[in-house]
Amino acid sequence: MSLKGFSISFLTTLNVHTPCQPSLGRVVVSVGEIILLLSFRFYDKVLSLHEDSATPVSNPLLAFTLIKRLQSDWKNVVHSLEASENIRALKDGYEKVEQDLPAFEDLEGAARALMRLQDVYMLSVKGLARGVFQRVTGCAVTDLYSPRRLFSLTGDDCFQVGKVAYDMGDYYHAIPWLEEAVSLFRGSYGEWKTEDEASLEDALDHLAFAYFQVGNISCALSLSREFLLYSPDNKRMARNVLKYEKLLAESPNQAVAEAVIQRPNVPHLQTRDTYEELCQTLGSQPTHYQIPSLYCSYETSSSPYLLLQPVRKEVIHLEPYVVLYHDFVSDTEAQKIRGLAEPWVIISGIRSLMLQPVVCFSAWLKDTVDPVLVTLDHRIASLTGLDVQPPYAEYLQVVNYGIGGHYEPHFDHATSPTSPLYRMNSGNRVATFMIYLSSVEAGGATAFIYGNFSVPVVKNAALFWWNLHRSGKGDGDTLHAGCPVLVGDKWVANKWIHEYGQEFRRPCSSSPED
Ligand SMILES: O=C(O)CCC(=O)C(=O)O
Ligand SMILES: [Fe+2]
Repeated sequence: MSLKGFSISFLTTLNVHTPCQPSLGRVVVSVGEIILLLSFRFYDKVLSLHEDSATPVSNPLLAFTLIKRLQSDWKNVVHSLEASENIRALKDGYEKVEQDLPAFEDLEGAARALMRLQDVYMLSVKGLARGVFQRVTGCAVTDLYSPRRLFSLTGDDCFQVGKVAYDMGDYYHAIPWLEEAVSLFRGSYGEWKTEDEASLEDALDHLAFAYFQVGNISCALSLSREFLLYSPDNKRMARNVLKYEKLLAESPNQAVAEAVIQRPNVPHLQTRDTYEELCQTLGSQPTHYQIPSLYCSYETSSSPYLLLQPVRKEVIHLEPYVVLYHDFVSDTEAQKIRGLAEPWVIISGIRSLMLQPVVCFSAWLKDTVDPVLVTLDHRIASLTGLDVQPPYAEYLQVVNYGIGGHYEPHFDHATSPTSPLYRMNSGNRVATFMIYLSSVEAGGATAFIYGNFSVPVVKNAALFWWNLHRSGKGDGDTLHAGCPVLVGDKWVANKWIHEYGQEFRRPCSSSPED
């Protein structure tokens, strides 16, 4: 369980990290553009030297110039000063932006985000490598998302993901990714790419050792033998082969033993299975038809604002009481709020302008920042009947999750008397009003673990629930989580309303269940 960091001493627009988990972010190609611009003219020249070289030429002048281009022009360009200058420019350009480029930890974080998606949505690694998002349960294969353009991974891409897991001793994830790397490298053997860091031999080496570590000696042996076909002089691998042969001779049962590899349990979550199941169902539980008390209505209440512009209210769940207000904000308002929060991306842990959020980030927006925030407060107050003026409510917190970004099961209210949430001197967080400021192409639902339901992201809608019983006691059934974003960019805004100021608006009761 985790609570958001909150400090009352900063009653101004402030910015804290949420315990939401690293995401893949969105990489913008400006680095490549800088480098390309530098050598664009030269690149054009080299390209033109190859023009028409594969097509038959009938014009004798063209034939002559083609032969000349290929025989002498090209050679002269390769050995020219211009070529060395361009190589230098390429290197200089790289060095200029090098410190802003993703670091190895970013690559590790991105690989772990991929593995999280693989686990939570039961995605097949083979499918991911081909660019498709398929859930595999037994023999059943379900498409979770169909990308418009297939984007497949290379052997080197898969190797890098597998290697991150391998280096952590996580063979559960390392093996399928390295298997995929081996298979892709086998398919393209001999086509060495400059940008690749690994080769078929590297992948075989790591995969063999991973199999050895999980007790699958026969796989370790056959992969090591394959490695020796490509690098027969490798003494270490030759010794491994002898070791594996000896092990198998000593206990032949190992040859058939199918090792069951446990998924690493870090961080251990008792609720993990329910959480993941709720994320997979994407909130499609057919409860409305089964329970008549769950209904849709137009909320007009007594407020003039709502009389003029009723809000569609959908009761999602009764215990805990969770409602969804459809079209709570307009597209323009949602965009405006995201825009107000966006500049904080740079200060909230982003190392580079080239990268959009590497971590999920949050920004606190004080009402004075823009009139739209005041309008929003009035609307929340009209709908909930609660006082949302500071210190009875916190500033609006805007959170952005990139791909793979999620927020593990937690309570929004304080569960310890020493929680920093009490520093506002306005009691605990009695209610949460959470607005979905974007749509998400796949994943990203809000899952209520003990409630056993999840709410898919509905753009512009707002989710409301009580965190405390009327007695002031925390409602344990409100344990909730933000599921990992599979495809898309998720934005939510939280308004946390506190106990004080609501005494006449939500009278207390001594009954523990109210
Ligand atoms: O993103 C979500 O769906 C949940 C977010 C949340 O629970 C929070 O920000 O406290
Ligand atoms: Fe929350």
